[in-house]
Amino acid sequence: MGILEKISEIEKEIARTQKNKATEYHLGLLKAKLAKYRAQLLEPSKSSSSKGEGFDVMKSGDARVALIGFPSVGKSTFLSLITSTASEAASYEFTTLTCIPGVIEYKGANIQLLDLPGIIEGAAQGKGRGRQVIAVARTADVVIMMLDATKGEVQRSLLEKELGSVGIRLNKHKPNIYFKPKKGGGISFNSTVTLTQCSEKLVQLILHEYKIFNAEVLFREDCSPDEFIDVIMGNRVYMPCLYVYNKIDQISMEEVDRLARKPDSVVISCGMKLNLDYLLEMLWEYLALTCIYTKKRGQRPDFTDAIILRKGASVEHVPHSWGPAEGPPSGGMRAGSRPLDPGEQLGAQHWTLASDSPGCSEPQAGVFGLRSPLSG
Ligand SMILES: Nc1nc2c(ncn2[C@@H]2O[C@H](COP(=O)(O)OP(=O)(O)OP(=O)(O)O)[C@@H](O)[C@H]2O)c(=O)[nH]1
Ligand SMILES: [K+]
Ligand SMILES: [Mg+2]
Repeated sequence: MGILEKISEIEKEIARTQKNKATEYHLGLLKAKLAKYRAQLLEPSKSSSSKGEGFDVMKSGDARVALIGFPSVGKSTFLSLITSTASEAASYEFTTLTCIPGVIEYKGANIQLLDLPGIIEGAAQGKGRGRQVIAVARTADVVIMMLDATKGEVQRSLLEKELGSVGIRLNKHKPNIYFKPKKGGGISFNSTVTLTQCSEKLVQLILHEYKIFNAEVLFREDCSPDEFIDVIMGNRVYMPCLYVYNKIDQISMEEVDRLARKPDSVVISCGMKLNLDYLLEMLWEYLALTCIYTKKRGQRPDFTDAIILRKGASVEHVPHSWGPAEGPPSGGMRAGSRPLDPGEQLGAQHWTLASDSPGCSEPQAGVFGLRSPLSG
């Protein structure tokens, strides 16, 4: 039996045990066991037993959004409010131990929302269930970083550091540098813009540090040494992120106003259901999904059955029906998306979105959520 199963067995047993003098010791023992298993689960361990347990949730819907944040900022409260899934919320830290999926239905799209355990400083090194949480976050199309508004901006910078240390870059685009290691010929360096942060010399030094002596490098942007290193390393993930300050019912209007004006930020209160609509609007924008409504000749468009396209895709990408055995392209279509039926036209197109939305400015390759390699 895995640790999660043991925890759930004990929780069930506690629930069905009557509280009285006779069961006092038994309950005490169960609670001690529960605490022990929870601690084991949250311990950084290399044992395979707890590795990834409870985190392998299938992708579904048109897009995936991961909720990350410190413990008790209100992630589960938010999931329970905005989807029909209930995720336990409580005032103690690490209430959530696994990945809990819910679905946001919005503008005809199904957006998978993942509630995750809280993460803390040292998460990237495996503290808490940090590694597993970060691994799930990497698979998302957008990250919602939920922050406790009463704690100001401390949480945000700590989490950015954690994610940064494992190569996740939030609200940044891939540096526009062409880099190609070669078999010989030394290092050829060029730039199409004036560089203020890097020079040929520095680029060479950095490359030598990585034992690269032959390569072609072309800066098409005034990038920093860190950004150049990101390109050499190649395994970075560039993700759009919304900073969501929750619990604004607990802070002054002035502070609400200040936080609301920060870039990529939304202020909400799950407790008082404040500003949740606006958060969904922003999320939609950051996901950069576009609805296309179709119609059959001579009929009115069906606004309940949209085809969802990712940013960067266009109408030509909509497949004209698959054969029965064929099915959707791999990694491609998700539940809310579909090919055209015979006789169906892309008639009433209703673009709900400008294509130059904020967040990750790198256009997503392909359609139906086929992801570009860099967002892997
Ligand atoms: N005042 C106030 N309290 C809130 C709000 N949203 C959530 N809470 C409370 O914050 C506490 C933690 O909420 P959870 O939803 O369990 O937080 P979490 O981020 O899922 O926590 P972990 O699963 O432990 O990481 C609960 O007591 C909630 O009732 C809010 O908008 N205002
Ligand atoms: K909690
Ligand atoms: Mg939770």
